[in-house]
Amino acid sequence: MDAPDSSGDLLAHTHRTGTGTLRDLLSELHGRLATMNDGSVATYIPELAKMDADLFAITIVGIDGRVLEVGDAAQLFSLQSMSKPFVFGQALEDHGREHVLGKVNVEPTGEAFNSILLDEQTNRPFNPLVNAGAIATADLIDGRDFPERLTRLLKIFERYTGRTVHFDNSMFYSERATGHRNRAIAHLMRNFGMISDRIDETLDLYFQQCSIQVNCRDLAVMGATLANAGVNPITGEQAIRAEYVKDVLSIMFTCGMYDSAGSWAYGIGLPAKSGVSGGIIAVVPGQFGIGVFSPRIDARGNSARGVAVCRELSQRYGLHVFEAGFRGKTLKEDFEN
Ligand SMILES: NC(=O)CC[C@H](N)C(=O)O
Repeated sequence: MDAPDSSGDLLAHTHRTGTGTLRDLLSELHGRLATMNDGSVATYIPELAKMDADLFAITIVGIDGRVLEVGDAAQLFSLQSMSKPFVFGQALEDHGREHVLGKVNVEPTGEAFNSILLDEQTNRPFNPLVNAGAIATADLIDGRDFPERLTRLLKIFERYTGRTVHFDNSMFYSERATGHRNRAIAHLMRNFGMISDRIDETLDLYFQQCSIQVNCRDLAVMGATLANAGVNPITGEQAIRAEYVKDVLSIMFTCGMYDSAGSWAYGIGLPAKSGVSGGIIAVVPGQFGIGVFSPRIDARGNSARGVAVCRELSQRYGLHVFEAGFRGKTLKEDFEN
């Protein structure tokens, strides 16, 4: 899919960094992993299959708003499941923890992203990052009518990216026409009283949030906003109230990578979220947002090169959130040079 460069407005406010070590490291990593062709472009949503499999970008954004990027960082693609944590955050702001947690649990499933399982005791979806939980949180996006709900949904992502966002209509229709499994999940949840009667509207909102167009830089800015107590480091806007940032990061840490969430937390150790379009948003709390885009995904729906990039950066710079014995040069030191 050819997409125009959307970056102009954002870049006007950013200041790029890096002529030194980190840029060299990212270029080397990008060049090396560009030859790794594991995984394949998702085809179960027909529109996704049109993406060029070889696209590849890495962006790091600091909480000071500086941007370092390599590769196809301005290429647009759909947000897919990377939208889910941010909608969960909005649901918390609108309804508070107690209400939201009454509709969706915060337990990792160990199951695939499109798992149809609900918690047998409470009938809640397991967490807000599997499709079931994301549909339940989309249902919680309020508004007087559908257009207002959609406007509020888009506004979430405008605060996090710092620019006007649109959804890709072809992607939306493609998902809507083929999303029988998501439709079945929604009806099952309606049966258990977990979502309201406006099932078709809520599914449309869910398909629309998945169809929002972003680029790799947006992913890193969204991650940096979560790293920065909810304040977008480029615009200075509060995208989410600081008190809910830990809710969002906790579920990203435990559930963000689906059935590889455990090995991700163990080996890479960063809150993160993947999408079937091939993006990954990773957060180094208090420091950086990392965005990677490469559409070849593994059997679990995570970008194969994206996982490899995050693993190398985490190991090289000791980024694991529980790292205690790291003695090397930090990412912050290399970012600043
Ligand atoms: N893992 C994903 O990115 C899945 C999102 C996709 N829109 C779906 O509902 O199937």
